[in-house]
Amino acid sequence: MDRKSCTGVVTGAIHIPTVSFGPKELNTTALAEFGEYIHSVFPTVFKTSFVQHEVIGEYSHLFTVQGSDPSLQPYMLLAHSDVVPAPDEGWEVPPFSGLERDGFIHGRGTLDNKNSVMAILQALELLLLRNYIPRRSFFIALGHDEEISGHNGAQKISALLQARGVQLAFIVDEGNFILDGFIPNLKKPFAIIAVTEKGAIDLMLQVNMTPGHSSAPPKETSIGILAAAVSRLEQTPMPNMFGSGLLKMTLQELAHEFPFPTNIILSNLWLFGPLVSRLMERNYITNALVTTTTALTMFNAGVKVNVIPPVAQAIINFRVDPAQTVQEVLELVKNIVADSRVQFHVLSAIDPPPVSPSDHQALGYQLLRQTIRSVFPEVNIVAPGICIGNTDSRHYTNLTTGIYRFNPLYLNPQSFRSIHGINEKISVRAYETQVKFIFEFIQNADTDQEPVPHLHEL
Ligand SMILES: CCCCCCCCCCCCCCCCCC(=O)N[C@@H](Cc1ccccc1)C(=O)O
Ligand SMILES: [Zn+2]
Ligand SMILES: [Zn+2]
Repeated sequence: MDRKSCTGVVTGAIHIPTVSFGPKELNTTALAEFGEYIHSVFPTVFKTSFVQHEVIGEYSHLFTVQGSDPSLQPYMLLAHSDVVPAPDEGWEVPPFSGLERDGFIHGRGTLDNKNSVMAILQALELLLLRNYIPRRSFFIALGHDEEISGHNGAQKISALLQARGVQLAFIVDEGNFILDGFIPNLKKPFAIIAVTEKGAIDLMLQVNMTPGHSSAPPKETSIGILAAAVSRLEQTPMPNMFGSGLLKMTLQELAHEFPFPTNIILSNLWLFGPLVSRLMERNYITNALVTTTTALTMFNAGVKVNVIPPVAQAIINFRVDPAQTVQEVLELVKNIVADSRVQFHVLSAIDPPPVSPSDHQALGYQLLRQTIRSVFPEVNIVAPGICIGNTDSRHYTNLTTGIYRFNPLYLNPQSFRSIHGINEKISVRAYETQVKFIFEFIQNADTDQEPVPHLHEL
């Protein structure tokens, strides 16, 4: 495959608007087209005898790549083909044009997460074209509804594999990146492999009051009561969980990369922990790493200008810190609201998944680390961390204890804001490097323990 067709397959993928709009609103026409598209651009993947392809939940794809050595436990690569909506406003380039300009491919899904879908399949296509036969079996699971919960994609694939008795050595999904420019004073990029992710709660608060004529309003309306309740929640941060462990580990690994005195502060968190945790609260991204976050995302009330509203509803999206549970957060929320007129309806809730191992025996973690060192030799630090978003991998905790969330891409604060925001784009070089990463990763996963030096070169 030449360089042009290498990126051409991504622009074609971005062009198909596989948007997940809401809980049950997906662009099924686009999802079906996407299925045909991957079939047409990766012909070798689909015609190889030891690669089995199944469609699950109508639009998700499960590939089973049968390795030659059944004694090696299989692993799985995850990605998702659906994207969040992208109205044209504010974009430099129309979000579904997939235009390649100035060394970048533009559009919704270029970072989240069609880049991974295409890079995984492209790496496999290239390996198969070179007659590579993997020793270790692996699965590729491409969900179609990650952006609206993964219930029809990831969850069904997970149930199917469980019914087949599959147990996996590890899973690699989207999530963290090689972070660049997120921490003042730290000029060097560092790779964070997320070994857990936050839990999540969608909570609806509702207040019902007797409706009436607005010319003689009661002292309090459903809107006023609800607004006060959600404002109390927004103004009362959840407890800072910095002391609980994982983030401390991440910061200690980063410590020696900082200039004096930050290096000393981060190496002595037993003493400076409270100071560091307070500093982290000041920035909205680092704050998300130390606590359960509260985001007021939807508000609905009122039927007419001159009618006292009978009902007011608000939805709050909490991301639960790995050191807390859904139950603990709900207790705190009830105590903060402290108003019996406010009803609570939990729309969905999931506890944070267990922390995956990152020690020397942790195969998935060590393979990622080894491949990062090889493909990104300029990156000195690879550390375990927390993913602040949720991923399809949360549906697979029944199949393995080793779940790693890592995109082999650089991310800076501006590109972070483009994910679910505007002007999402990936450089051609970054995409090619992602393909190279997966191409090497699959080969590294076939080695018994130590890396072998003579891999196929891209
Ligand atoms: C030690 C200092 C480190 C500095 C930290 C910087 C962290 C920045 C990197 C964060 C990248 C986060 C990307 C998360 C990918 C999540 C994918 C996603 O969007 N998932 C959806 C899933 C979802 C959840 C709930 C309802 C519908 C969909 C999400 O919203 O989380
Ligand atoms: Zn995603
Ligand atoms: Zn997303």
